[in-house]
Amino acid sequence: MDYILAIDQGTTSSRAIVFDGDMRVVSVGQEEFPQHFPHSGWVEHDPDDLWQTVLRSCEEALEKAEISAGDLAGIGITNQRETTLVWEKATGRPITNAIVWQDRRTADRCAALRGAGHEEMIRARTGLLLDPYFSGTKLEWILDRTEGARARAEAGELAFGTVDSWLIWNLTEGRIHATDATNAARTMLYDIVQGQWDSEICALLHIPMEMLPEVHDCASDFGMATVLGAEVPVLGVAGDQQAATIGQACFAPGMMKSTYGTGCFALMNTGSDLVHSENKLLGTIAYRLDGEVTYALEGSIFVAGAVVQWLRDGLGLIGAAAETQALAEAADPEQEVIMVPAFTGLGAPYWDADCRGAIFGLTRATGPSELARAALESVGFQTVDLYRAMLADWPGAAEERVLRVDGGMVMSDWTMQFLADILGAPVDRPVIAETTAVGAAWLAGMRAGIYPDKQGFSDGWALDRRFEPAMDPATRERRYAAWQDAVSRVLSKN
Ligand SMILES: Nc1ncnc2c1ncn2[C@@H]1O[C@H](COP(=O)(O)OP(=O)(O)O)[C@@H](O)[C@H]1O
Ligand SMILES: O=P(O)(O)OC[C@H](O)CO
Repeated sequence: MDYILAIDQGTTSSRAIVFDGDMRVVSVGQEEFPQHFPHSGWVEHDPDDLWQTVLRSCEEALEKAEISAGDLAGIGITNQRETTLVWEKATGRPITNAIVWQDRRTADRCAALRGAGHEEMIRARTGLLLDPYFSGTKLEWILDRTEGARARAEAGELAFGTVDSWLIWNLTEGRIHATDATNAARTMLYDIVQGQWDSEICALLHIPMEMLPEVHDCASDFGMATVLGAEVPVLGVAGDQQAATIGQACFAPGMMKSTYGTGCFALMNTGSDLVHSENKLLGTIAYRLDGEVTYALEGSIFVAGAVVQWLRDGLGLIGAAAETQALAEAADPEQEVIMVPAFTGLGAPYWDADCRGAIFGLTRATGPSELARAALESVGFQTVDLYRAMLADWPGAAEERVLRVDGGMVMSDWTMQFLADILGAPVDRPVIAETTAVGAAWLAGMRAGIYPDKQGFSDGWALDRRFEPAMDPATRERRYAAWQDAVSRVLSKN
């Protein structure tokens, strides 16, 4: 009974990982699912795909581990955040596809709400900007466009949830409608200071509060999963970036992590302070344990590893992501090519949905090596944008900081060294790269009483390699100024 099953339901695939009593990975089940793009800027998932791929991944992981559900002490769930679902309470049937976090269809609605002067109130209560990224206007859109939906929601017939809620509902066969504080914090409907659904914001968006899930601590009793062959309690839930923050043991104020997958999400623990960013970062809940909220500042970059995918699939410059390392090493040091990968606009701290990418500094001598180096460097420069915004927002972070990194891209030593150089701060890569799943597993295992407490877990965090900054400060400032100049040329407000 001392295994934990972590479910990681991401944007492109679902994964399930079995951890043993020492928090080591025993087995992994994984399945991708289709993305639906019904119109330009729209992104949808079929809710059944999300659930079925999770269920099959769980079965695969258990089979590979040669254990059964009866050997599990608990389940931890972590998930793509903000993605919005509505289903019938009576049948569990979704009334429409899930609207994914990347979906921009409510951009006009957000602009109108901003124009009507609602942004300040929303920022003060939710920590978020008025942006289509979050669930609130997506849910309003579903209720507006699905016949009879609002009346049915008012009658208590429909349930709203982010992906964690949808999975809990299905794991418990419709008995439990719940979420955790980190996922609630991404809906734009939850007051993260008062710790409750906000009736004024719900009224503004015409969202009946009957359809909202109950909000729990991240480590809590979320109900009994009954679909895996034995009863297993769901004991931990956190949004994926918060789970990575936990998995990186960023438990002290000022500690920060950055996850480099398709995009990049940086979170800094700000303790019991909700920091209202002056620099267009988000204020959010890092985790809630024993009723106590720890806040974070968050910066989201839309294109990180995706720029490497573009070199491979768009330009055909490389056959595999790892080839960028040798190319970057071979690049001409005299050439300063800068790539701004604003393929879908820029996220924090610019929030410019309309600008597009550009490459600067091309000469006749520019070739694949210089382009590959510029692509990898763009990830470092964007991180500096977030890092400097965080330091400016939170004076508590003024002393020297270390950045803990994870995600597929941190396998690139060259990128991590450049990141340290351009940040002017050490970059720490942990031994266990599965930090998101580890975070979810730890929440559940701690609640089950088989994993150590926060301090013990922190002590177990192990360093694979530290990258120390080696660039001289004058070069760093000159190169960062060149990046800022390049960004200023692509911004649509120019
Ligand atoms: N050695 C490498 N060098 C540079 N980029 C890499 C390397 N290995 C993987 N990547 C990039 O990392 C990303 C995959 O990371 P992952 O954490 O699996 O992403 P996600 O969870 O968003 O799918 C891809 O975009 C890929 O291009
Ligand atoms: O599923 P990921 O890893 O792309 O993460 C998505 C984020 O949670 C969106 O906010």
